[in-house]
Amino acid sequence: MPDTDRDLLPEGLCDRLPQQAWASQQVRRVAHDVLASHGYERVETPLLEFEKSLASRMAGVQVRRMFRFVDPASLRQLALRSDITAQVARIAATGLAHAPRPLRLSYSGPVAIIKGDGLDPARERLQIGAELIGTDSVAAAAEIVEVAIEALQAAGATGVSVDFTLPDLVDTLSAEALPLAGSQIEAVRKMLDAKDAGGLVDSGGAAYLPLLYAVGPFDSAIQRLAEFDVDDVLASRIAGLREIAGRVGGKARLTLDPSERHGFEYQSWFGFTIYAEGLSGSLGRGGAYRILGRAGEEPEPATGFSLYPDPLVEALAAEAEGPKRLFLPLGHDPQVAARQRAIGWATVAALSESDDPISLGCSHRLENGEAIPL
Ligand SMILES: N[C@@H](Cc1c[nH]c[nH+]1)C(=O)O
Repeated sequence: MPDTDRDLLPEGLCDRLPQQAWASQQVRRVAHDVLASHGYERVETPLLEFEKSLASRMAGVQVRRMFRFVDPASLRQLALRSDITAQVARIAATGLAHAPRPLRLSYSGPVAIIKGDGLDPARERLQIGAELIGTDSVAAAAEIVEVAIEALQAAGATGVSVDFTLPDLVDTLSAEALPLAGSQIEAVRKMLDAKDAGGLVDSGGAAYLPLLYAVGPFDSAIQRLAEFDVDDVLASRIAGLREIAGRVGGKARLTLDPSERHGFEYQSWFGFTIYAEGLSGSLGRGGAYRILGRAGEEPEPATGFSLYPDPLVEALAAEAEGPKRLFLPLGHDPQVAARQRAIGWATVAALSESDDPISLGCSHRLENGEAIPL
């Protein structure tokens, strides 16, 4: 049989050629500089690990999105990481269980999912994030949102906006104030997520209808949510969100969509999605969650965010120039060349007389110890 797919990559996977790889490295570097400057120490985690440890660290993690297979060595089920947060949570609960809290950790790397998301067919994405472990207070949430905005802006995003949500809203309301039968909860969540008023009524969630209108610019939407919250079940959440918004309001445009759940698998009282002007889709999300420890141990509160900056990488690759390249002719002085590299040039040394500086992407040529424009 002819080997027709030898040169193909599976759907949703791609290479990054030099310009894109440079842009990706650039985004990663500046984002990590911001995270490190706020005290988030970097950790590195394996590409794959036991499915169980990825799936059971937080309640709500979906394994059906992960690539899973049996490890020929241990004969145990492995999974490719789809979200580094779960791995960082494992580290916090094991190797760094005794490290002082709050513990600030950061990470980045590719993550993979079986199926792309909505219109985005990518099955591998770059994830960059930070987790603040030991607390899910309003102060922690505000810090996390601020650092997420700063990291994105440093990486080149402009017109950043943050959409707040309350991921456990339906659970909280249905527990007492607006009771739902166990079987109705999922349907009501779905209808709220789809913003389907008719479906919401049909699924027994008519009392939840006002939530569909507590959406939009933060100040007016939170006001509507507060008016809806007659029993004050959401009072502490609303006060918390107002405080966070007060802290980050000057740095980004803020909106509220209290019942938005897209992509929120395990976040609890607070969540947010982050966008930037001119880039399609969201660039990341974050929120408060709980890390499950060993049996019998209390879960540990945490707050964090993950950026998915691929659209930003693409924009940077298209717009920005990579490092300037200086051509070194045959017989150049190696010490002069080293000095040029030390002041920021990327040098391209001729290997033969036929090497052409322009076709090798050089803008300058080294002559008599100086970089001369071509
Ligand atoms: N890892 C989550 C976002 C998050 C980080 N920390 C808390 N939430 C995601 O990618 O959806």
